[in-house]
Amino acid sequence: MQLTRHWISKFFIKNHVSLSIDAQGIQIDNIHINWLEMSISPNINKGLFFNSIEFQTNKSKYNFNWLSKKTARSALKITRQYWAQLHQTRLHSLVKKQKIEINKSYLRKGTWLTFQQQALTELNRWPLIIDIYHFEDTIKKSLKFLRHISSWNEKQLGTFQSKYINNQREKYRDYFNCLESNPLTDKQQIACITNEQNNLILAGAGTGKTSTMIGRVGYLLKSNQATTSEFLLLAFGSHAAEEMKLRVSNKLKTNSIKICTFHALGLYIIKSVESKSPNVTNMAKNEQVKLDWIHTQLTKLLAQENYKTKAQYYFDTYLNAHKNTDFDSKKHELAKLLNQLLGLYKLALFNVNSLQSRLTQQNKAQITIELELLSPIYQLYQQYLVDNNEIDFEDMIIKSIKYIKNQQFKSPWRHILVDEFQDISEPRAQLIKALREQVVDGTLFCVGDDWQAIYRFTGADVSLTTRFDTYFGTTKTTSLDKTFRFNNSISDIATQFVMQNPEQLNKKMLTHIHTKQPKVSLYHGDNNTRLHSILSTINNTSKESKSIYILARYKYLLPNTTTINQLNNTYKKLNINALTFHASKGKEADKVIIIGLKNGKSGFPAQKKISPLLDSLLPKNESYRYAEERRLFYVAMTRAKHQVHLIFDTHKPSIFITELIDNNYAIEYNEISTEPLKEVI
Ligand SMILES: Nc1ncnc2c1ncn2[C@@H]1O[C@H](COP(=O)(O)OP(=O)(O)OP(=O)(O)O)[C@@H](O)[C@H]1O
Repeated sequence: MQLTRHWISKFFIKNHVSLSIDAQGIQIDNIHINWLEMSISPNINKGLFFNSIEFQTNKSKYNFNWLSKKTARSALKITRQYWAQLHQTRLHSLVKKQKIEINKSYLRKGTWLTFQQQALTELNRWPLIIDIYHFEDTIKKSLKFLRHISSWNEKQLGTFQSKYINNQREKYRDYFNCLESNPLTDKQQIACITNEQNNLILAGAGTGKTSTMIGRVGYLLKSNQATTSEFLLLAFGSHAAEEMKLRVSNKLKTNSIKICTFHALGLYIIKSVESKSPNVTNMAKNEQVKLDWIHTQLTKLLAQENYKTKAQYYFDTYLNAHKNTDFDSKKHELAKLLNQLLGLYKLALFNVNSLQSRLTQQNKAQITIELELLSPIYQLYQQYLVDNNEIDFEDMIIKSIKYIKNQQFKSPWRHILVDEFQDISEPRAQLIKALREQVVDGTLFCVGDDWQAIYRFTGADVSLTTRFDTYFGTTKTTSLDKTFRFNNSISDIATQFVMQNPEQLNKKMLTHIHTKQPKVSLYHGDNNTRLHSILSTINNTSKESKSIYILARYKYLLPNTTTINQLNNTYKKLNINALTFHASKGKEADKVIIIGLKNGKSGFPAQKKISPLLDSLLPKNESYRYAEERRLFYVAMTRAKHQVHLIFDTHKPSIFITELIDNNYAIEYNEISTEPLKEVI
């Protein structure tokens, strides 16, 4: 077809060329442009008497003007049809790809945003809806689909996702119903199916967070969305990892999923890259070995006049609470502090935030001298590791991050799941983030409870849980609101107690088990006598065997192994274990007896002041008094399935016990009425 300008144009423009059009493209003078070079369909520009047709390539625009209105209209129709013929392949394949993806699995918000962007870009190439009446139906249909996708808002996305989730719940109903003794709750099922890039399950104790995590693995396997080799399940502590392996093996009947601690993961990554296992220093494996080594180095350093003067000044000025203690005791105190500081200092040096920015301006003088005392020990320690070709746990994390970031390690895990996420420290968060980012559609699924964050002293940073999306990006947070472990009495008391701190995230807690009786009982007096009377009562009144945890803030307050064995022999129906509050995390027993609830030094809440250098190297402290100790009490109480027994010191009761009494918590007062008790306190 030949397109010619109106004859009037020859009075205004010199070059009165014509334009030829065919199925391949257009030809103006000796320039040929293929339709495929035109990123946008031909367009019309309307003037008062004449119109022009615009052809646009990536590089330039060609405007063929001086066309009568009628000629322009028919030329536009033909050119657009030719253009559409060649561009429809791309359009249809985009639509096909999006449709497959949308119907295949859970539609992620990130995927939907990408689809919207792609749809808008594609639609912008095509004429408006009113101008495509003469196009083939297949083209019209594809354009309609893209218009639909691009017009969705978040609510519509949510509706679409809910529809998918409901379908999956229906399809895998038997699986979800049989995983636990009761069907998984609606929220648990939703959490299993929801498959955003970042997923956070935030819920209180005993709500089945770990069960949900395992449930999700099983669901993804059952629905063929993943294979066992694509999972990485992370737990804190080898005991928790072993327990998780057992639960996965029992519930999902597979032993081929990678379940490990962060340290084991670090070892695995380094071994994969270096083709041999690194030598992990004994100092990392055994705290006492490290402390002894620090002691030896400290003794050598104290033989140097300069170091000794500084240490003496430090002891006299800052360890004055221990005025009466001798030089050796203070040296021991310093060794313990240096032991705590070493790893944190090393990570702070590695961290993106420079060490200087972490150091507070407060207590600058004390921080300075603590750094001066630490620095030579740190250098000796690093030299020791180099000389002996050994690494520590901090090196394991630092090296692993490096190997992932520089691609020396290629992650095989598309689904990373982390239990007890509230215990995570920044370097570990960096490690899993780097792993997830390596895999194109990798997901992160973390379960945690800010109410159970009790490891700040090891570097755990609860703000990584409370501000999860700031760190990891767009996140779907699901809360589980039904606890299966304990009854409403334990739940109400523990929840009310932990929520006194306004910084804790508010969570609704329903209980599977209901009782009208108070199931948190208070006893005063001597730990030992009370302990026996409680154990004897439980033993005599129980029909079947019962598991009992005796819990305390510090290990030395607990009965030793011999005593526990004796107790187990005496009370035949009971299976008694003694644990610190920290060690009881993640575990459960029928009844819990909490001892050592006294005030003051080595009491509960712990009131020990920490060094300002240590404080600055740890994640930011909370302003609420005893925030972490309060959460520890929550953790201890919520280990119980049926009943909590609290034994407190009458002379120096823990301020937490005073609080329970003063605020009329619905607890059971044994052998004592409230009034005399209040007098005692
Ligand atoms: N849907 C369910 N039906 C019945 N029991 C369940 C259900 N979900 C979880 N449980 C049980 O509830 C108990 C607590 O579950 P789980 O250990 O997964 O909780 P959690 O939230 O991880 O607890 P914590 O935070 O205290 O470690 C377990 O005994 C588990 O088997």
